[in-house]
Order: sequence, then C-alpha cells, then structure tokens
Amino acid sequence: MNNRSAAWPWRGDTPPHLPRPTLMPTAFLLPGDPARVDFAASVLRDFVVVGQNREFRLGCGYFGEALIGVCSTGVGGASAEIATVELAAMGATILIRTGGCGALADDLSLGDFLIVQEAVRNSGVAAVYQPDPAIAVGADASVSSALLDACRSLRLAARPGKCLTADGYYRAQGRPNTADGQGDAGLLDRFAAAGADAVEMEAEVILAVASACNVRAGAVLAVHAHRRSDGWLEDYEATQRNLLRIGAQAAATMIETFKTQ
Ligand SMILES: O=P(O)(O)O[C@H]1O[C@H](CO)[C@@H](O)[C@H]1O
Ligand SMILES: O=c1cc[nH]c(=O)[nH]1
Repeated sequence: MNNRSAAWPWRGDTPPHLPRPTLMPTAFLLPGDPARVDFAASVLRDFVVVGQNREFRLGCGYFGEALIGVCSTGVGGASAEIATVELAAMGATILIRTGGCGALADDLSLGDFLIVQEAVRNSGVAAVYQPDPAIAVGADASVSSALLDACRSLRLAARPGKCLTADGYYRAQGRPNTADGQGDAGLLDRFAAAGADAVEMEAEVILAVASACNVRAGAVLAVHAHRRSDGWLEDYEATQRNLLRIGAQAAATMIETFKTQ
C-alpha cells in the first residue's frame, strides 16, 4: 500500500532525497560538490560515508568530541533547498556552507576565504522563502564569528563580506555560453555595485531556507576563481580541505557554546 503523502513524501523519518544517519549530528558542513565530502576524512576522526542519493552524499565524523555531518548540496538553489529542508527536519540546528566562489573584490586572492555575513538579494529560489527584496538575507552572527575565529586560529587569509548567489553558472554569472562567446562584464559590475565580494550558487538559498526552518546558518567560501583578473586556482585540493577544517572547527565551537548555555 502506498501511504506516502505527496505534500511531505517521507517514509516515516526517512527523507525522500537525503540518506539518513543512524546517529544524527546537530551540525552539518555543506559543500556543493559531492567529491568534497570524502575530503572530510582528513579533517574528521572516524569519518564514515553514510550514503549517497543523487547529488546528496552524506558522511559523519568527529572533530574533538563533536559529531559533525557533511552533506553535499549539489549545484544550485533547487538542490540546496532540498538539502536544507531535509537536514533541518532530521534535527540539524547548525548548517555551514563550505563552498567555492568566483571573487569580484580586488583584495581577495585565489585561495583566500570569504566569511559570508549577508547575501546580496538575487536568487529566485531564495525569494520563495524571503519574497521581500528589501529584507536582508544574512548569516547567523554566532556562526560567522566562529568561522572568522577558526580562520584566525588556523592562520588562513579570510575576511567577512557579502556574496551573491546566482541561479546559473554561465550567463547568470556573466560568462559566455560558448567558448568563443562574449561574457557580460556589465553584469559583474552590477553585482559589485550591489555590494557583492564574490559570486557562487547556493549560499543565499541555504541562509534563507535555514532562517525559515529556525536553523542557524553561515557560509565560508574559498576563492576558486577571480572574475576580475580571470584567475583560476588549478591546485584546489588543499584549499578544499581547509574549507572543511574551518567549517568543522566553527561547528565544534558552536556545538560547545550552545551546550553550555
Ligand atoms: O564549490 P562548490 O561548493 O561545489 O560550489 C560552487 O561550485 C559550483 C560551480 O562549479 C557551484 O555549486 C558553486 O556554488
Ligand atoms: O566562478 C565561480 C567559481 C565557483 N563557483 C561559482 O559559482 N562561480
């Protein structure tokens, strides 16, 4: 018998998209790329991949005594919305995007980290959760502060700032859609004029959905590309491991902080 609800198609406490861990962490790191989940084995103790369905690869391990989950969101707002809703409904209370971005700000270099304080309003998926464009979509201040502290203690170059979440990678980020096509530098100028230090594809959605689900969320973004100098970080692996290290240290701090309050 099919007794699943179309409105909420969970089988009991099992979500329709994400694998469910037996022991559910309260804090999750959210890379876009499923391959980055496996890098967590070098950051978290006893790291185990729980499973993968579609773009959602999920694993768990320990940072000190803190149990931390890592779950890929896939590319873009639609799949990031699914991951955020399902993790929140499974009991996650802290979500930290650990992703890559294309920098716009001149003071950001390849391999630097941007700690997102706010997303410039742009994503259509985020607008479903916060329709008023005049209302800011921001990171939880305690998450941002824990991320900045983690960068400081790891001696990694980082600064707070604003990202812009695009609902596409090529034209939506001012790129051409053929190898010999023209990009749209004017779009990048408009993004920068609106306050964006960098462009990526999930953060505004995660922050907006997390807020609707009463979950604390933030984001640390590594500068994988620089759209002004046209630079591209080819040797990206160490930076991706540092993304997870920053996120894990901040998540462990958050878990400890909220345990003791
Ligand atoms: O570095 P990750 O987290 O995969 O995310 C970035 O990379 C993808 C584009 O290549 C988009 O998902 C963008 O946000
Ligand atoms: O330029 C970039 C780099 C990473 N991720 C993006 O979405 N854009």
